[in-house]
Amino acid sequence: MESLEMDENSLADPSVEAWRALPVAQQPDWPDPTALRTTLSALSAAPPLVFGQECDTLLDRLGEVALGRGFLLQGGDCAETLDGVGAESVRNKLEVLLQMAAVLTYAAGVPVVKVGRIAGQYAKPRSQPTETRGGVTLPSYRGDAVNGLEFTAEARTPDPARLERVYQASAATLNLLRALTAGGHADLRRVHEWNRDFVALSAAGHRYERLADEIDAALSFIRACGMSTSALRTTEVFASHEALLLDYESALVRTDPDTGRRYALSGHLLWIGERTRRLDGAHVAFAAGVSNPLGVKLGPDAAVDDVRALVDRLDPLRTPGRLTLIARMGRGLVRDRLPALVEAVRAEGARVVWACDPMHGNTFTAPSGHKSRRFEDVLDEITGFFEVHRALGTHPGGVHVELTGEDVTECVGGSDEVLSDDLPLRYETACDPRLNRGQSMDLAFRVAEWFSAERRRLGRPRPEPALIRPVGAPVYAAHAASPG
Ligand SMILES: O=C[C@H](O)[C@H](O)COP(=O)(O)O
Ligand SMILES: C=C(OP(=O)(O)O)C(=O)O
Ligand SMILES: [Mn+2]
Repeated sequence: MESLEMDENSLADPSVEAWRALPVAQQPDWPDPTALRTTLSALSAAPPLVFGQECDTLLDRLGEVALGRGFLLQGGDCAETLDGVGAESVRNKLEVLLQMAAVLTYAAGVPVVKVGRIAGQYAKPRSQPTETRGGVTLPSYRGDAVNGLEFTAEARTPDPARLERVYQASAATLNLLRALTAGGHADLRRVHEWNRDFVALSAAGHRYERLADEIDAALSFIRACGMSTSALRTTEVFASHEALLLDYESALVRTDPDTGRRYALSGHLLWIGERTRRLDGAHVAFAAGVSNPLGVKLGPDAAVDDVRALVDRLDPLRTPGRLTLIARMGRGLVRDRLPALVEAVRAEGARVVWACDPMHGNTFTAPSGHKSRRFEDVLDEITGFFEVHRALGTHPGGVHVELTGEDVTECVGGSDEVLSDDLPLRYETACDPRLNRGQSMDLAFRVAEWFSAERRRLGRPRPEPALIRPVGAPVYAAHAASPG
């Protein structure tokens, strides 16, 4: 499809516009180019949604993760919806991220960098351009930024006015996130109380009582020592989404007046999807031209040479944390395919964050026709990811999950088991199936158990940052030979 040369801001810099000359996959066929032009022009003149310095802060945090001194938790909807921007739904998503992060921080003994798939995750790449039902063929749903989910010709026609609604919805979401995280709602003691409720009140929670007790004790210790409570009261949460619609992303590129650096200010971290990461394609060129921290999804067929070239293109200066490589191989392939990529990236001297997306390689269609994922498969892919890093002595830097704060029935399994027959009960996603609140907590506690088991294996009973070593310090390999 054609893309429109129109963003005055980014036109100033040819490297930001270079993508327009390249093949650009997964863009909508906007039926009315004039309407698109008008919308993009309004967005080019609008205030940015985030600030360059915030992107730099996230880059610093991810740099720590890349060096083995932190852990990334990235999660949220597969596809946000404009109707879903209620205070309650945003608060629920934030709460589940904070709850998971509290457990992981204790277990890993390092700061957990919290990044939502939120405040901008409105555009979807699709396997098929069209969908057919009962003999009627319409364009596929491509996210609320493009068209509507309803199966009517009207809803499925791409409408550029949606881009402005997405911008407004993202602004409202960010506003709420900032208020909730700075205003005391995210107080760690309160978050831990919610975790206690999960442990006490759900069948899934019971097995985690001991871990919750340990966290209780740690918090009591902090209180008893009279340590500053301000650090407990507030927290940082960053916003991320897939940089798919390049016209929209370009319209929100701004140059920092102090540093002259360009940022895509639709979100803090932007990632490139599995379907749009070709080296000579527009998405990679666009991302190369902005200073945000970047993610790239890597599926099971990612070639070692391509990953090397992606690193060269997107992280030429080898800045720790500039790149988060998100492996989504599937439980059956992660152990086989990931090692060569990790080794190649290490040999390149790049300090990337390696994250595991255990969702997108494990999707299946249930007998009822719903797209679903098995909790056990999700867990197994994460386990495989950790095993690979343990064997190589590299840092398993984080997890990237599709989740929601609601009690939906979209993924099957988990300790509070969702059965295949339950899927129609609350199947609410606009695109891919998400872990519900209980399954998300279950996952966080399972990862925490993995960290605890590692500590026992290494003979370190208490959490300590040294469990996780910088890339190149092969702590797991070094200890593998020791008894126990
Ligand atoms: O979220 C990701 C993709 O949009 C999704 O997995 C593609 O799904 P599809 O195969 O139904 O198009
Ligand atoms: C489209 C997605 O993933 P991938 O590019 O890995 O398929 C996604 O994260 O929703
Ligand atoms: Mn998805």
